[in-house]
Order: sequence, then structure tokens, then C-alpha cells
Amino acid sequence: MKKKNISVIGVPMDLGQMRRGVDMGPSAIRYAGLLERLEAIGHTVTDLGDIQIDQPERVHTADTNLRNLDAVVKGSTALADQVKKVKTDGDFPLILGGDHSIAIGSLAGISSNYENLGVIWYDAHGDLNTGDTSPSGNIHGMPLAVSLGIGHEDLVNIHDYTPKVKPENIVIIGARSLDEGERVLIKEKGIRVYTMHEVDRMGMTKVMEESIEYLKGRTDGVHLSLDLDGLDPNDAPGVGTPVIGGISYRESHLAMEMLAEADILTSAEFVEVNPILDEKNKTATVAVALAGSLFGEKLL
Ligand SMILES: NC(=[NH2+])NCCC[C@H](N)C(=O)O
Ligand SMILES: [Mn+2]
Ligand SMILES: [Mn+2]
Repeated sequence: MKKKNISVIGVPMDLGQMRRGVDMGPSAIRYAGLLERLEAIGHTVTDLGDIQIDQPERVHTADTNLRNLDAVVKGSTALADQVKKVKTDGDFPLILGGDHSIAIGSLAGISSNYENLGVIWYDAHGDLNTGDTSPSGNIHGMPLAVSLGIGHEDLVNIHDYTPKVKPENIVIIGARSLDEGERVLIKEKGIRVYTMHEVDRMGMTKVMEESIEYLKGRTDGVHLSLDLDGLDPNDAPGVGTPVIGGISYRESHLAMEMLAEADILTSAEFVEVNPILDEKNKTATVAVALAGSLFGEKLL
């Protein structure tokens, strides 16, 4: 893989859901040795530090059931600004969450650079809810819908344009928990989804071969949004919304290695690491190991 200039951005965001601790994700991932690991491969790594996130009282904004909407909009905008700067410099943004609501800001900062940005959504969930379909009001269950231009106007219009992604440029991998409204949206928009059924049936090799082939043919850049709850909770226990029966540690390494070989990624994020729910920083350590594979680390 080509050597990259990687800019690391931490986003200590926990307002997109209700379990405290996920704001410490960026520290936990850095502590697990991310920067050293990527430098050892030969990349140039710059740590841009953390985006500042407000810590408001946990109240609903008056006219919406979206929890902490205003603070999420503010944090997402600040992240989008920073990501856009990194893209303008021609560097590779590597964003550390924080809950998955941060993908709203990541994609807002990235997508204006592309005609057809591809997105790989590696996740147990679809994160395709809106205020109307969400069972929880948690914005971390909405970022993919928001990026499609579907959802609250304050979220879809971050950086003054919408949509950020086209449905046909998205591939979801690892899904095993979808709400009714999300199922409807997937069918209506024709979004490509490899659920755990396909991962089991086809094997990760085929899933990744197909996904890479598909995105290569139609996109001019690809963002990886990796929710650690895409992995099985045995391998990644430190997440707020674990779902049993997930992608294994080994399958995940294979997926990352195949992405490295294809060298199609132009940005990436690792989200939902919650050190308080973790076992001795295992999940952050897994995130760093996967990042190693994603950026071309090889044993021999
Ligand atoms: N990024 C995540 N972990 N999302 C979990 C979402 C769970 C559920 N679908 C919801 O909307 O509340
Ligand atoms: Mn998830
Ligand atoms: Mn998610």
C-alpha cells in the first residue's frame, strides 16, 4: 500500500446515546498505541488532538425527540470543519469516536471532495433511523440516514448541503439488528447490505471481494465507518449496544487486510469504543490491531 499522511482526529462525543464513557474512546485508542502502530508501518502520522464537545444537561430540545440535538449539531459541525481541512491538505483523515453520531460530521467534511463517495458501514446496526422511526431518540442510530439527506434538517444541512452520500454507493456489512423503519428504507433505497447471514453463508472473503469490486466500479473515494459493535461482543465487549452473533476478530482482520490490498480507502473512522464497559482496554486494543491491518501491516 502507498505510504500515507494520516491525520488523527479524536471526537469525545457521547451525546448520541445514553451510556456514559464512550467519550473516552479516543484516549483509550491512543493509549492502546495507535500512532506508534501506524508509524511502524511507515506512514506519517499527525495527531490533531480532540474536537471540543459540549457537555450540556441531558434534555430534549423543545420541538424534537432527538436527544441532545443542538450539541450534536455543534460537535458535528466542528468535526466537519476539521475533516475538511485535512482533506484540503490532501491527507487521510482517521477519526476516533465517540459514539456513531460523529459519522454525520465526518461525512459532511469529506463528501464535498467527491462526486461519488463510497461508504462501507461495518456495524451490527443500520443506523438508518429518523426521529420518526427511532425507538430510542438516540442520534447514534441515525447517522447513515442523515448522510442520505433523511432526518432532522439541522443534521442533514451541516456544511450547507445534502445529501452527503447516494444510497447506491453504500455497503453495510455485519448487520444483525435492524428496526422496522430501517428495513423499509433499505428496501426503498436499494441499499446493499451483507447481513450476518451473508457473512456466514458466503464467507468474509467473498463479501469483501464483492464489496470492493462494487465500490471500485462506481465511486471516486471510499470512507470506512467501523462501529466496533459490528464485531462479536466476545471480541469487542466495550461497546454500548452489543448484539450477539457478530463478525469475528479474524474475519475483521481479513476484511481490513483486503481493504489494504485494494487500497481504495480515502478516510476511516473507528467508533463506539466505551472504555468503561470494556475489559482491560480490549476493545480499543482490537481497534488498533484492525487499524494496523487496514493500513497495510504484515507479519512477513
Ligand atoms: N451506532 C450504534 N451503536 N447504533 C445503535 C442503534 C440502536 C437502535 N437501532 C436505535 O436507533 O437506537
Ligand atoms: Mn452499531
Ligand atoms: Mn453504528
